[in-house]
Amino acid sequence: MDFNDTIVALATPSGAGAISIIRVSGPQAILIVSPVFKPKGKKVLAEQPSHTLHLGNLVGGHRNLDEVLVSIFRAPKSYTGEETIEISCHGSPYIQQEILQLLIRKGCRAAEAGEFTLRAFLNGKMDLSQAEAVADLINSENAASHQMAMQQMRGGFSNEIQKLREELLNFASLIELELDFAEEDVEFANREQFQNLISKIQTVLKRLIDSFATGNVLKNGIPVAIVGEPNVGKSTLLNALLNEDRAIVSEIAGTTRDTIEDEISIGGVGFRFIDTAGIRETKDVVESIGIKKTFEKISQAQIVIFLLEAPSALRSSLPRRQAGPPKGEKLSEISIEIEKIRNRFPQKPILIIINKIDRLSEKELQNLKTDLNVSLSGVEGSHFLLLSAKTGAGVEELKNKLLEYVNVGALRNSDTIVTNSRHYAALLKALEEINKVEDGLNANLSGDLLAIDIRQALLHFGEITGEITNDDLLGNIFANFCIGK
Ligand SMILES: Nc1nc2c(c(=O)[nH]1)N(C=O)[C@@H](CNc1ccc(C(=O)N[C@@H](CCC(=O)O)C(=O)O)cc1)CN2
Ligand SMILES: Nc1nc2c(ncn2[C@@H]2O[C@H](COP(=O)(O)OP(=O)(O)OP(=O)(O)O)[C@@H](O)[C@H]2O)c(=O)[nH]1
Ligand SMILES: [Mg+2]
Repeated sequence: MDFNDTIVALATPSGAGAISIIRVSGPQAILIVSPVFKPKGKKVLAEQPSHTLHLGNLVGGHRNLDEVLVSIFRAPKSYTGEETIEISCHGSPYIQQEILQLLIRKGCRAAEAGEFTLRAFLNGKMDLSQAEAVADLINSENAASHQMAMQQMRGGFSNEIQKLREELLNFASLIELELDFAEEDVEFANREQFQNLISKIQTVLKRLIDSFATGNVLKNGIPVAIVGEPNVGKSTLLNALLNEDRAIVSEIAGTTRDTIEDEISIGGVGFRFIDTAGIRETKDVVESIGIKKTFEKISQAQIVIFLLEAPSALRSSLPRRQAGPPKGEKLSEISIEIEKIRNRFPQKPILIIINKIDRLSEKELQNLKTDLNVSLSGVEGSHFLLLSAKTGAGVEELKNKLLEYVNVGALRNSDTIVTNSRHYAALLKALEEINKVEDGLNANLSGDLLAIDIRQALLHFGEITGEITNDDLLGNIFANFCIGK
């Protein structure tokens, strides 16, 4: 990639639309566009001040291509930090292509994916983590991922890392100064103050590292597997949650063979629901592959919805008991089922749902509730809900329950949340080095040895913000952007 080139790309999606924006950036941007742009009146585009908007015609050869609006941004005051021209044309794919080709004939090069933002980074308009946040922002589909990306794009995370980096750098310099005075045995860096700084950095790093667990699921959507025996209504529940006929529903047991997934936002948080093949003994090859996949999906899920259906739950799983609390030694069949799943997937939150309550009379429903309270009171951490996937009764309660599982509290305050696995890896490495520095301090290591680990920690901080980088890493990050960004 040559950064002296002037690049051009469609900034809006390709295809027809009301308006499309074509962006041109680079040293020749104004000089290339000005001759093909005929503004209304006598003005010349190349003489217009930055951040102004001009109506006129775009002319290729002797052909008038379109009536357009052109904005001008003068370096370094633009998104990329370079001379930039934006052309708002009519959103016809034909016009878009004609203008792109005209500009390429006049000396522009078609931009590569992420090249505008890469240039913004290289020109110091943003640091690497802010540039990465731009991509996250474009991909954000709910309030949570949007908020995290905005916070990172505004530099919240960068500032935090930058502050630690500066303080650490300060001490590194003092310690390295001691090396120059080795014979005199002086200490410029107060060891007690240094220990305090190290503790502070450890605390911040641990908080950031811990936040990744939340950040990662919030960014990618929380996977929720819907499992249970055939025909209990798993696909009906998926459809009810998504509010659309996504999965095939039928009275035939074994309808769902392959898993079906879709995402919705609940309270600003993305949940990815996974409808699975009903679990049962079967000789059907396809069905048994589906069931195997069900277990895979359970292990990948963050939350498991275990679905049962009301009448059989009433009849077989919950034999009517005499009044009074259970004897304790014998849990109902439901609890045994739940225990089986829980043993197989310990630590996975399991939400037990009794479906098809619309089939019950008011009296049966009351009895069921009492029975569940009694029989599940012994099952640790079990939550259950009654609903009808068919009528939608109880589906809102289910959504609220799911939100309770997510630590949304982490989002409410303005604490930085790490969402990027590259940052997470760098933070882990930085903490490792900081811990080494602490060990060294405790062992009264000399300044020159301490300095080695401090420099190493600084390196990992620099990786996050992009002070330390290489072409491979940059290529990797920006190649995942869309063209025109
Ligand atoms: N038409 C258009 N809309 C857009 C963008 C764009 O590039 N073009 N953006 C692209 O992602 C976002 C806005 N981001 C931008 C960021 C900085 C500057 C800019 O001109 N910055 C100058 C001047 C700042 C000032 O006037 O104070 C600078 O930073 O020096 C423009 C857009 C979203 N909407
Ligand atoms: N009355 C009633 N019927 C329901 C309810 N939910 C689902 N059903 C019916 O139960 C049958 C099975 O529903 P599905 O959603 O296909 O069940 P499934 O669990 O996905 O079944 P498999 O894919 O075969 O494992 C269908 O006839 C549904 O209409 C409900 O809340 N009330
Ligand atoms: Mg199904």
